[in-house]
Amino acid sequence: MIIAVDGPAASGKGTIAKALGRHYGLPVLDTGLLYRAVGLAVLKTGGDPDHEADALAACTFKNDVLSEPALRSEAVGSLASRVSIHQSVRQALVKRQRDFATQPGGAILDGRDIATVIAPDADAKIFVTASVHVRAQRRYDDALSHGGHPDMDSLIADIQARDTRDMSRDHAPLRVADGADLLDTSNLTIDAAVQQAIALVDAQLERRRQA
Ligand SMILES: Nc1ncnc2c1ncn2[C@@H]1O[C@H](COP(=O)(O)OP(=O)(O)OP(=O)(O)O)[C@@H](O)[C@H]1O
Ligand SMILES: Nc1ccn([C@@H]2O[C@H](COP(=O)(O)O)[C@@H](O)[C@H]2O)c(=O)n1
Repeated sequence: MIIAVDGPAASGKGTIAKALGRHYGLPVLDTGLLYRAVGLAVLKTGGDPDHEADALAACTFKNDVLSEPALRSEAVGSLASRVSIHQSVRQALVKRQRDFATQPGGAILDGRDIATVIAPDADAKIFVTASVHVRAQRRYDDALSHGGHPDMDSLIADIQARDTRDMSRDHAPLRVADGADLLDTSNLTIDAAVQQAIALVDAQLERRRQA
């Protein structure tokens, strides 16, 4: 069974994907980390994230990079969004994602193009969203709890810039896939969002069984 979870930055898709993983006993891949790894590698080598050849050269990272705490920063998230517009970069990361998705027993992947490009035949597809202000507030709370000094206005600007870039790029833009259910977490606690996600997945699985 493959479950695709897509949505914009800080919508809560990673939290939901992990909870679904525990509920259904499936491994989870946060595909944003792959793009973050490329962004970080470009930064470390002094390359230009907007230059396709520089970004493509950074796609040869090893999987152990994916646990580096440096990947989690807003700055690296922004670099990830810049390298992710290049078609060749996206292509270079497809195999890792499809291999994960098609492993025996099934898998859950969260990202921006899971239900549209990576696994369009996924058994269940959820598009998680939330308002820009709620998402920025989540980033703000995260940063505060890690001893940071976040600035709300720049978090809002960063999320808006990322949304615009992710939704308007030519290749695999962020959009709700055919057959995906929308889950707006703006006014939901984590527990409520997870319960709703499980109910949506169960209903999609049941519809497939009956089809
Ligand atoms: N429904 C919710 N209510 C309150 N906080 C939430 C909710 N869902 C997630 N959060 C919190 O918001 C933050 C971002 O969530 P998460 O990492 O799941 O988002 P994401 O969409 O995977 O982000 P990104 O892909 O941009 O890294 C986390 O601190 C998480 O605990
Ligand atoms: N399937 C994906 C996943 C991510 N991206 C790009 O990476 C950026 C960082 O992603 P996070 O989920 O870690 O915030 C994101 O803004 C996208 O530009 C992608 O293109 N496809």
